[in-house]
Amino acid sequence: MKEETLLSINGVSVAFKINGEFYTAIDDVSLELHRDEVLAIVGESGSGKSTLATTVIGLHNMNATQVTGEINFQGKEILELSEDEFNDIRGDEMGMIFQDPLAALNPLIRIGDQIKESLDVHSDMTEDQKQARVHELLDQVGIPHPERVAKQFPHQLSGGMRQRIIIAIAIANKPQLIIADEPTTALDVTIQAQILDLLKDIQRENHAGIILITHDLGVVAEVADTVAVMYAGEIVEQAPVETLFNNPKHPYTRSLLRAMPTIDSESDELYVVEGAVPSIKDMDRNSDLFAPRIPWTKPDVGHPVLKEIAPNHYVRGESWREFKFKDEL
Ligand SMILES: Nc1ncnc2c1ncn2[C@@H]1O[C@H](COP(=O)(O)OP(=O)(O)OP(=O)(O)O)[C@@H](O)[C@H]1O
Repeated sequence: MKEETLLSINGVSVAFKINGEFYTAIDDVSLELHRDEVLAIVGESGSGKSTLATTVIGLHNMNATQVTGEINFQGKEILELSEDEFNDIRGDEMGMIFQDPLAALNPLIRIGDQIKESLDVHSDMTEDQKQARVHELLDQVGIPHPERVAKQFPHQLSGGMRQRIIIAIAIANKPQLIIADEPTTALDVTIQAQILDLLKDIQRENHAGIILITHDLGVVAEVADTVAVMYAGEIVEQAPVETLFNNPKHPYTRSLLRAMPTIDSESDELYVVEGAVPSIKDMDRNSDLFAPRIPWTKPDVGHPVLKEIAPNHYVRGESWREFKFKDEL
């Protein structure tokens, strides 16, 4: 049985103003996230993953961004919140973890004080309680000698340790929703696995929902429950993780999976469909946007729509029914 819905994204579109004109970066995206669920959003660079995350956490520069649609978070329509109301939930009910911990940490402030800042803003604990909570959080994210590390500065820690600090800050107020944007990309493989385990532990403890943004399908296989594959600002396929890996349909999903290195790959060469995600200025939203990357397949006529082809398995368009890789023709 599915857990309670935590976040419901309904028909959300986002456009950015470039030289006075608006261009669509996210087009009519709908997604649901439940408690205890990890929803992975995957796709190449430029597919709109970060834009979607930034929209949910309300961090766009609204002078140059148009956001339409609805985002309901625990019963609140968050696109209607004022800046102050959003500041209250960001860092409290919503925690964020970004790719580059060094950029996210202030080099001049001691680790313990940076974690404490989040408690200063969102909790009414006494100084002693905050101090104890900082040590508890450092311990929870697997930092040895919390008292000592709390007094250190970011540059004194390794990349993996700094990412743990970011996670400690993100979870300081026990958020219901954690948004992690490429949280392990900058880390080596062993540390990546530790950080992913840590995120899973934290999730179990708080019954949080996690949106995990990544281009790494290995990471997805490890931790996700549900996967949404994005291309050119749209969801092209969405399914429970087992379905997506065992029965992928959309040519883009199948290309990403083919490009995934496996332990028994015979060659080091990765198969990828040539080309890249077009710039938002070059997207013809009345067409089949992925078709130019697979010119040997008949494209969908007009703009393909997302359809539920089996329970909880959504695929965009019909061209996937005929699609074969070149070496399968
Ligand atoms: N503030 C902005 N102004 C103009 N265009 C933007 C802005 N932010 C993102 N874009 C454009 O929107 C599209 C989606 O970008 P986004 O960063 O969301 O993709 P992504 O899938 O997260 O890629 P990456 O993995 O490289 O972060 C890209 O074409 C990008 O150039």
